[in-house]
Amino acid sequence: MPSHVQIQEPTPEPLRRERDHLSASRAALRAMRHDVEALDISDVTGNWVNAQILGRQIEDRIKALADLADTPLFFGRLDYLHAPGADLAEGAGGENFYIGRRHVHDGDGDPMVVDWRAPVSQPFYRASRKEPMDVRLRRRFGYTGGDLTAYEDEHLTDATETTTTSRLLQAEIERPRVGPMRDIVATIQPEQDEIVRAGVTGTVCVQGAPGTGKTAVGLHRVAYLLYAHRERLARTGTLVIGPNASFLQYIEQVLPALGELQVKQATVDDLVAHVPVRGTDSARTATLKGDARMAQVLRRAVRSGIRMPADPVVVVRGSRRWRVPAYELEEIVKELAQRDIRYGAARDALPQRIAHAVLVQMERSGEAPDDRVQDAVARNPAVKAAVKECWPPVDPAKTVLRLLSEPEFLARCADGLFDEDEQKALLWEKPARGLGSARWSAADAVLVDEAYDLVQRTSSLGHVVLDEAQDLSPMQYRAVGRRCTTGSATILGDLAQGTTPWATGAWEEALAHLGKPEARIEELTRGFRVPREVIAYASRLLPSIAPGLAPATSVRESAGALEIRQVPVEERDEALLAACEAALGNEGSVGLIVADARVAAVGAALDAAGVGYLAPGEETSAAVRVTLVPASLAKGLEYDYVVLDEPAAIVSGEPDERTGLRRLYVCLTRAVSGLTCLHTAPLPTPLL
Ligand SMILES: Nc1ncnc2c1ncn2[C@@H]1O[C@H](COP(=O)(O)OP(=O)(O)OP(=O)(O)O)[C@@H](O)[C@H]1O
Repeated sequence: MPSHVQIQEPTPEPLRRERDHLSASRAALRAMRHDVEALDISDVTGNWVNAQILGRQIEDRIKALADLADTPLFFGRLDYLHAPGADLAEGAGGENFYIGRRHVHDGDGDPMVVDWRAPVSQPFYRASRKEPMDVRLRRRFGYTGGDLTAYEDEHLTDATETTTTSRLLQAEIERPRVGPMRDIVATIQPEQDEIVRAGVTGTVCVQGAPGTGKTAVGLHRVAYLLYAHRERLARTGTLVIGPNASFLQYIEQVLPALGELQVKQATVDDLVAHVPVRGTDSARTATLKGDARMAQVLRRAVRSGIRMPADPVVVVRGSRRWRVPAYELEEIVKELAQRDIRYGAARDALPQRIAHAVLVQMERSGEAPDDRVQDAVARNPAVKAAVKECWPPVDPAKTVLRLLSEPEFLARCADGLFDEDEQKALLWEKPARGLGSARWSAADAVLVDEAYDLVQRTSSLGHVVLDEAQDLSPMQYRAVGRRCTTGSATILGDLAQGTTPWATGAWEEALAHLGKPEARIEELTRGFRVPREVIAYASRLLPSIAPGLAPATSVRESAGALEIRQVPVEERDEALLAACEAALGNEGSVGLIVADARVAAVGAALDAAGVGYLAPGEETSAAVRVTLVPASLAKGLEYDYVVLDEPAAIVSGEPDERTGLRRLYVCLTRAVSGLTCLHTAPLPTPLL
C-alpha cells in the first residue's frame, strides 16, 4: 500500500524556511561547481594521457553538478531522534537531513543535501510506524515547476497521528507521461528499495507484472551500486542491456539525471556483433540455434582440430639434437585437452610445455638451461610446427560458418545432441563459401560469440542489468552470463511477456544458463502504470499465456478509461484517427499501437490526415504527441493514452498463438490513463 502520512497544509513560515534551505543549497551547489571548474590540473599531471583522463573526469564532475532547473535539489527531509552514529558516514553530526539526487555541502563541508543513496537516507524509503528507524519526522516536498510549494509530514513515533494516503506520492504516480523515462528517487517504495540496495556481490532476479517498476528498479540499482562501490565498479564497468534501440533511447536519460554518466547501454545483439547480421531464421531454426545444446556442439567444433602427434619433435641447438617422442607429446596434449582452460590459452601453453620436456632432457644430460633457453626452444620452428599440427589456430567465425555450411562437420559435432532432422534445420539453406558472403542471422552471431569465448575468455564487467530478460534464448543467457562471471547481475522480466518462441518458462532455468543459479528471485506485484480496469482486461489473457502468474494489482487511483469497439473495415482508418484525436484532447502522450504488418498503412493514413507522429523512443513534444508503435517495439514503453489497432492482427503476426497472445498482453499494458481498442475482426477468444 502507498505510504500513510498526515497531510499538513504548509504554513507559510516553515515553507519559507524550507525554501531558504533550497536557495542556500543551490548556491552551495554553484560554489561546488565553480570550485571544480577553477581546478588547475597543469601542475599535477605529468603526462598527456593522465591530463586527458583527469580532464575528462573533471568534465564529468561538472556535468554531474549541473543544477537542472526542473529537477528539485531535494525531495525529502528526515529528522532523526538522535544524531546518527559515525558508522552512518555521510552527514553524521546533525539530526536533520535533506534527501536529494546528489550530495551538496556548504563551504565548511557540512551537508546541505544528502545523496539518496547514502546510508543516512535509507529510512526515507524504509521507515514505518512499526519500525521508525530512529526517525521522528519524514517530510516529502512538492514542487510546481522548480518551486517548492508544498510538503507532507509523517511523525513516525507519534501514535496519535491519523494516517492518510500520501498525496504527493499519488500525484507522482498519476502524473501524465511525456518525454523519456524519469527517475523515481523521490518515491521508491520499500519493496523496490530492498532490491535497489541489495548487496553488490549477489545476483537478484525480479519477476514483475507490467508496470511494477522493474526497469526503474534496475536503473536505480546501478546508480546505487555505483555510489556504494564506486572504485570497484569504475574499474570493472557496468552495463544495462535492453531489448532494442528505441527502448534504450527511452531510458537513456534516467542515469545521467542521477549524476551517473558512465553506464553503458546495449542490446544483446550489440554485445555479440562480431559478424554483420544480414540473414533471418525461421522460428524453429532460431530456437534450435538458441538451445543450450549448441554450447556443446560449438565446444566440439572448436576443439575438432586437436590431433595426437604422429611424429616426435626434434629440436636442434648447436651441435645437439633433442628429441621429444610422440608418446610424450601425446601426454602433454591430452593433459591440456582435459584441463578447463580456453582453447587459445592452451594453445599458448603448449610450446612452453614441449620446451619444458626438452629442458628436462638437457638437465639430465648435465646442462643448466635457464628460462631464456626455454623461451628459445618454445619458439623453435620444429616446436611451432608441432603445435600447429596438434593444436591448430581457430577462427571462431569460420568455425561457426563451417558448422552451418558443412553437413558432415555438423553431424560430427552434433552427434548424440541434435537428431538428423534438427541438424537439417540448423544448416544454412545456401552454404556460405567464405566470411564475406555469409548471411549471418542474429542467432548465428550469438554462436560466434560463444565460439570466441571458447577460444579466449570474454572479460567480465562488475555489474550487468538485464531487462526484459524473459525473451532470451539459453545461448543468449550464456552470452550475457560470460560478461558478468566475476561480477553480479540484476535480471528483470515477466514470464507473461515472453514474446520469442524460445522465451524462458522458469527463472531457475534462465539463471542456470546465466551461470548464476544461486541468484535470489523476488517478485513485484504492485503496478504503478496500468490503471485497474485496463490491467483487469489484459489479465484475461494470463490463464492462456502464463497460468502460474497472479494478475498485477494497480496502485493508481483512477480506474482508467477502457473502450473496446468493433468498427466496419471501411471505417477503420477514420475510427483510428478519431480515437487519436480524442486521446490528444487529454494531457500527455498517445501511443498508437498496431501490428507490424499494419504500420505502413496506418502511417499513410496519419500522413493523409496531416497528423504528425513519432517513432518509438523519439521524444514527444508539445507539438507532436502521437507515436506510431509497431507491436514488436512496444515492450518496456508507456503512453498516457493507448489506441490499439486490431488485436487479432497482433496475435496472428507471431509464429504461434501463445506468443501472439503474449505480444497482445504487452501491447494492452502500455497505457497509463486510458486504452481504446478498435477491431474489425473478432477479438481473440480469451478477451471475450
Ligand atoms: N515507486 C514509484 N514511484 C513512482 N512511479 C513509479 C514507481 N515505480 C514505478 N513507477 C513508474 O511506473 C511506470 C512503470 O515502471 P517500469 O517501466 O519500470 O515498469 P516495468 O515493470 O519495467 O514494466 P514492463 O514490464 O511493462 O516493462 C514508470 O512510469 C515508472 O516511472
